[in-house]
Amino acid sequence: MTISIWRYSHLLLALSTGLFLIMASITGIILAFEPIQSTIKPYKPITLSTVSVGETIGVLQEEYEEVLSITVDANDFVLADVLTREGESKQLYVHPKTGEALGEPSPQHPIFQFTTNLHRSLFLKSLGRFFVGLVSFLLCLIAATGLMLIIKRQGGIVKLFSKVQKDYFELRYHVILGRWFLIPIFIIAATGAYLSAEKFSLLPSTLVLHERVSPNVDVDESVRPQDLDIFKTTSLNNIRKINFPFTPFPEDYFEVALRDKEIYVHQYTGEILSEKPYPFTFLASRMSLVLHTGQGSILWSLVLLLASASILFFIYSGFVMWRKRIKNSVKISKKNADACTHIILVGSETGTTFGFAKSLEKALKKLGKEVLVTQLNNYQAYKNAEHLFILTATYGEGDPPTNARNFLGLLETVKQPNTLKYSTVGFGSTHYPNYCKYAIDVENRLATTLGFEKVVPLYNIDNQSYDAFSDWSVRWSEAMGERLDLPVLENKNKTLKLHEFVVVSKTEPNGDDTFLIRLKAKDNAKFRSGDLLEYRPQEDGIPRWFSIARIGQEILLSIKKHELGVVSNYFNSLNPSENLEAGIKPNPHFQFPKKAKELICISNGTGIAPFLGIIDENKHKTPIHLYWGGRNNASLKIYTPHLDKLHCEGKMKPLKVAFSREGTSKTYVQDLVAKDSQKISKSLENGAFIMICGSLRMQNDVLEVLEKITNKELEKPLNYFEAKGQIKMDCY
Ligand SMILES: Cc1cc2nc3c(=O)[nH]c(=O)nc-3n(C[C@H](O)[C@H](O)[C@H](O)COP(=O)(O)O)c2cc1C
Repeated sequence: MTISIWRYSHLLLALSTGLFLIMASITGIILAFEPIQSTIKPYKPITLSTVSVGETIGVLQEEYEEVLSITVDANDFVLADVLTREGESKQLYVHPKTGEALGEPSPQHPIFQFTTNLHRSLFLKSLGRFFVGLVSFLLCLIAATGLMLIIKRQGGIVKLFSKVQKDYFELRYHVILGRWFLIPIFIIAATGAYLSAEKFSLLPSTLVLHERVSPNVDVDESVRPQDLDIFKTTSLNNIRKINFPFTPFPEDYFEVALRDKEIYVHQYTGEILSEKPYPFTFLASRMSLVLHTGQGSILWSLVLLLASASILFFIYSGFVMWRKRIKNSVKISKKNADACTHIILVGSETGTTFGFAKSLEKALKKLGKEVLVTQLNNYQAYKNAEHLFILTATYGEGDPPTNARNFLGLLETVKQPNTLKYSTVGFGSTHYPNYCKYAIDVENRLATTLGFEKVVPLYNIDNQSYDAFSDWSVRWSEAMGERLDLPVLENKNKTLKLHEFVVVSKTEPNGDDTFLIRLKAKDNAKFRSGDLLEYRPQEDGIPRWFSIARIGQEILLSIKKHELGVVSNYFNSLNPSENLEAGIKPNPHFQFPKKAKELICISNGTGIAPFLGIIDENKHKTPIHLYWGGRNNASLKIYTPHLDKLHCEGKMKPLKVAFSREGTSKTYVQDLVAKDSQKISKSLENGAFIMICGSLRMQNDVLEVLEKITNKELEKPLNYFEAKGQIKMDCY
C-alpha cells in the first residue's frame, strides 16, 4: 500500500477521534495513579508462595467465628470475608500466616469514581460506553497505521530503532516517541475495545460451567480443612478465590478458583469433585482488565501513565504536522499552462518540496518570467515553455511520491513543441539507502530523452536544507547568467558564529583548476576533519561549504575553481597572511569512527581533502585504505606531499589511484573498488567502516559496486551495513 494511503487513514482517524482521545488520555493519566496508590498499601507482609492454603485457612478459622471466603487480589493482598467472634460480618485484609487483620478495603476515592465513569462511559451510560468502545477500536487502527508509517519512514522494520531523520521538533518526536509508545497504546486500545465488546455481550460467555456433583457423604466429618492434602500442598499464590462450604454437611464443598482453572473440593476428603479450565474468553477478559488498568503492577501502571500522556503529545504534534503540511501545499495554479515559459514540476508527499517550489517561483517571477507550479503527474505539452524545473522527493525504496508516479510514463508519451532546458533538484535524506533515487531516475531519463537540454547537473538536497537549495540557485544562476534571488527564510538560515582565519599558504590552481589553501584560526575555533567551513560571500549571502582536513592546528581545503564561481575565485585570489571570516559547520556523521578497526576511504577530485586530515588523526595506526579517482597524474600532484608524509608515518596503506584521462585506459575509482571486492567484503564483515567523499555521481557508482559486492560475497544488501553505521558519505 502506498504511503499516502497509510497517512490519510492515520490523519482521518486521528481527526475524527481527537476530542474523545484527549478526554480518554487525561482520565487515563489520572486513573493510572489508582493502582499505583493501592499497590503501595502495606497489605502484603510476606510472599504468598511461602504460605500454603491450609496454613491460612487454619489461622483464619482460629481467629474468627466463621470464614466465608478468601480472595487473593491483583496486588497479592489476601482479603477474607469473615464473621467475627462478636458476630459482625466483615471484609478484612489479613496476614496470611497469622490471620491478623491488617486493614479494611476502602471505597474508591470520589476522584477515581468520577474519572472512571467519565473514562468508561462519559456519564452517558450505554451510549457513552459504545462511543468509548468505538474510539478504542479506532485508536487501535491509529496505532497500527502510525506504526506502519514509522516503519516506512525508518526504511523498514529492521531499521525501526535506527537514528531518526533530523526534522522539526514535533515531527521528530512524533516518530521517536511513536517507536516506544505505539505498542503500549495499541495494547491500551485493544484491551479497552475488548472490555467494551464484552460489556455489550459481543463476545462468547466467560462462565465456567461445572456438571452437577454428588460428593461422598459417608466420610469422617472430624477432618479439618487445613489438614487436607490438597490445601497443604497448594501455596496461596496459586489461588484467586476460595468460597467456603455453606454448611458442615458433606454435600457442600469448597469452590476454589485457581489461576488457570476452577475446582470443587470435598470438604472432608479433599477429593476434587469437579475440575474445569477457564474458557479462553475468561482468560482474555482477565488479561485485558489487568493490561488496561495496570492493577497489581506499578511498572505497568507507569507505562500506562506515560502512554496516555504520550497520546496528548501525539495529538498536539500531529496537529502541528498537519497544519504545516497544509501551509506547505501550494494551490496548483489554475494558470493557462501554455502561457508560461518556466514550468516547475513538483514531486512531493508531505508538502515540503512545494515550499521550495514556492521560493523558486517567487525568484523567477522577480526575473519577469511567467511561471507555472504544478505536480509531476500533471506533466503535459507546454506551448511556450523554455525551462523545466523538476523538484522531487523520494520515498520508500527509492520510489516517486504519489503525485509523481505517472511522470516517467508521461515523459514517453507527451511530445513537447520546443526543446526545453531543464534542471532537476532531488529532495531526500542520506538517512535512507536510496538517497534521492527518484530524482536520479528522472535525471537519467531526461538525459536520454530527445528535446531536453541540461542546464546544471542534478543537485540533491539532504534534509530539506534551504542553504543547499540556495547553493543550487547559485549554480543555476552561474550557468544561465541570470541571478535567481531566492527569498531569505530567516528561521531556516541559521547563521554560524564567525571566526577569523589567516591564510597560511595557497597553491596555484593545477590543470584541473584545483588548488589547496591552508588557514589558521585567529581565535580558538574548534573543528575536526570532516567538518565544513562555511563561507557566505557579501554578494549573495548564500553559504558555500568546503570539507575540512585538520592538519595540526590548521585547516586544509581543496577547492576547485569555477569560471563564474564567486567563492572559489575569491579563495583563489587570497594571498598568505590575508584574513577572512568564516563559520565552522560541525559534521559529526563524517568523522574518524572511533571504534574503527579498519577504514576504507573512497574519494574523487577534491573529495580527498577530509581524508588527508582523518588519516592524520590515525595515531593508533589503524589500517586505512585510501582510494582516489582523478583525471591524471598531474591532478594527484598537489596532494602527494601530504600523502607521502601520511604513508611514511605509517598512518595509511599505499594509495590506490584511478586515472580517467591518463594514457589510453580509463579507470574510475569504482573500478578499483570492484577489483578489491573480496578484500572489501571481508573487511566489511569484520566491521570495517567505509567513508565516501566526492561527487554524487561517483558516490552513486561506488554504491552500485558495493551493493553488488555485499550481495554476491556476503549475501547481504548494502543497507544492512548502512543500518549498522558502517557506511558514511559526504558527497556533493
Ligand atoms: C517514509 C519516508 C521514506 C523516505 N524514503 C526516502 C528514500 O528512499 N530516499 C531519500 O532520499 N529520502 C527519503 N525520504 C526523505 C524525503 O524524501 C525527504 O524528507 C523529502 O524532503 C520530503 O519531501 P516532501 O515533504 O515534499 O514529500 C523518506 C521520507 C519518509 C518520511
